[in-house]
Amino acid sequence: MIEPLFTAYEDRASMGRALAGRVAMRMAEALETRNAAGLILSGGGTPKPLFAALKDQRIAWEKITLTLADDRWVPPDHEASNERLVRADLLHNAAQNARFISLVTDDPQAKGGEALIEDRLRAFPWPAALVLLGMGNDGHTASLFPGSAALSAALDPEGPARVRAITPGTLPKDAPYDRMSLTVSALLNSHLILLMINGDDKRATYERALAGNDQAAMPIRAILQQNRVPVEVHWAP
Ligand SMILES: O=C(O)[C@H](O)[C@@H](O)[C@H](O)[C@H](O)COP(=O)(O)O
Repeated sequence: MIEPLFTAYEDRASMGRALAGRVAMRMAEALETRNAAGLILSGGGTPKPLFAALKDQRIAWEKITLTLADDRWVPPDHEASNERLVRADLLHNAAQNARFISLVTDDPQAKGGEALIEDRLRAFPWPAALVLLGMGNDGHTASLFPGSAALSAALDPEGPARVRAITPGTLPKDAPYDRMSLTVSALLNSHLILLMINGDDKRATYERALAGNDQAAMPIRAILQQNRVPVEVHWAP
């Protein structure tokens, strides 16, 4: 396992500003060696300060393709949609020229959308230059929830699929939506992972998962306890 680099910030706003510069630097660095770069984002509330600062970063956004680590199986204009969050908070100003690959289709069931989304993701410039992940207090990341259906297939680092329809086993904090999630093998098909967490509870979950003595926090452990991709952990109170 590559020991994750842990950085603590004074507050969430300063973490967002600092990480906007970190993400921009990584993407610019990726574009030095190829003419396209991929950035995988997470939804939820934690990345909002980052998106607010990232949209004004002066990088070659027209060469960058964005997608999500996961999304709720709701229309892209739904209040719970991560796509809606990205379009509302990030795809403006300098970042408006980035390309975005959606993880939802108009299929009524997430399972029915897997093949089309898998096909869409062939156009993503793999390996991703950067993956931004969040985490829940239960140790979920992306939409890889402890106890969820399809979790074991989605956690296989050598698995063939890039996306899996997930029925959360634990009630997600906002609503029992089915999800479309990138698999661990897709998340590890990258050059760098930034895990962004807020608050003492998540820090405790992270530390338990890192120590490896909390089977319940399994999903995030698939990201922490691997030696393929460097992981940076960024935390604010
Ligand atoms: O769709 C989602 O909800 C996210 O992808 C999820 O993995 C999120 O990162 C964590 O649940 C943390 O969410 P908060 O940042 O809102 O605490």
